[in-house]
Amino acid sequence: MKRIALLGCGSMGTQIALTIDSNDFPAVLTHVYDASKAASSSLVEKLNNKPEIVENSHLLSSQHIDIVVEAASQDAVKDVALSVLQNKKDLMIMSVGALLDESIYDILSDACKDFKKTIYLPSGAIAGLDGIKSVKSELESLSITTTKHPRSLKGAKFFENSDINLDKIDSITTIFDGTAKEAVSLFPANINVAALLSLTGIGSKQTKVRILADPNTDKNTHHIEASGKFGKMTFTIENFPDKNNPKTSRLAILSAIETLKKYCSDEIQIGT
Ligand SMILES: NC(=O)C1=CN([C@@H]2O[C@H](COP(=O)(O)OP(=O)(O)OC[C@H]3O[C@@H](n4cnc5c(N)ncnc54)[C@H](OP(=O)(O)O)[C@@H]3O)[C@@H](O)[C@H]2O)C=CC1
Ligand SMILES: O=C([O-])CC(=O)C(=O)O
Repeated sequence: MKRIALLGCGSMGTQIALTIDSNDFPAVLTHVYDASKAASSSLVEKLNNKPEIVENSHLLSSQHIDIVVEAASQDAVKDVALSVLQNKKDLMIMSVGALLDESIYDILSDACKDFKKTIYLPSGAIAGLDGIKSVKSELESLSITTTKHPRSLKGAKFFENSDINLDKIDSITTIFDGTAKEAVSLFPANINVAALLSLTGIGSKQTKVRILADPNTDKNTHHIEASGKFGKMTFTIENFPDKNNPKTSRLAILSAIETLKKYCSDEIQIGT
């Protein structure tokens, strides 16, 4: 039975916790933390097996647990990831954009080796990473075009220095066209999937990102194109947004749960 600590009790964290609580796989949620005390208390109230709420994020990995599951923010990853590994615990990261900072990536990669622990990055809101991983050495171009409703893009850092008024958009509009490196820092809660693609493929400066706002869509759509000596791959994933957080797709939550299930279960493993 794996012992799990949860960092982030928002939309994704809540659904991960409810699944663990349903005894769907051999795991127990023992400790939780969220910057919002109200979010952690509200989550614990919903659970039959009540985890302890710790006083700060660093207290999660000092407990008797196997893995810390991060579903909070890129800042949370930057703050705690190294100490989780130093405390000899595994780590699952959903706010993957944090790893596009090369110094953070290198420090965490070395720490995994030094402390013999693993960082898990679920495929999140996209599909096709297995194929891209296999053709990595022959990949020449990689791009993702993400289309979301304007309300799903609200609050992104990008708009602090932009004249675009999301409330006034009445037809499909290109909001951003650039590299994955720029995209994850300007849209930290919207385009972690571009970080996953970058880390799997040809890096964050070569991976191209377009973000479109479409006032007539009810989906978060990710269209991925990869080409090179191997041929060409395209993937289009039309996700329904989570009902509590329109930035986050339902698939991202299911992917986190599936990765955790795989971590906790001794079963036949399918796929790359
Ligand atoms: N890899 C992928 O494919 C995907 C990744 N994501 C990412 O997963 C993460 C979770 O998503 P979701 O649950 O929908 O987001 P929510 O905003 O619903 O929940 C995040 C929770 O974490 C809290 N939080 C933020 N920063 C910290 C911190 N430093 N320490 C402790 N708690 C913190 C927030 O509190 P407060 O509200 O007070 O800030 C909030 O309660 C996000 O970073 C999101 O961008 C989402 C979709 C796809
Ligand atoms: O859930 C999605 O569709 C994508 C997302 O928010 C992210 O990658 O951060």
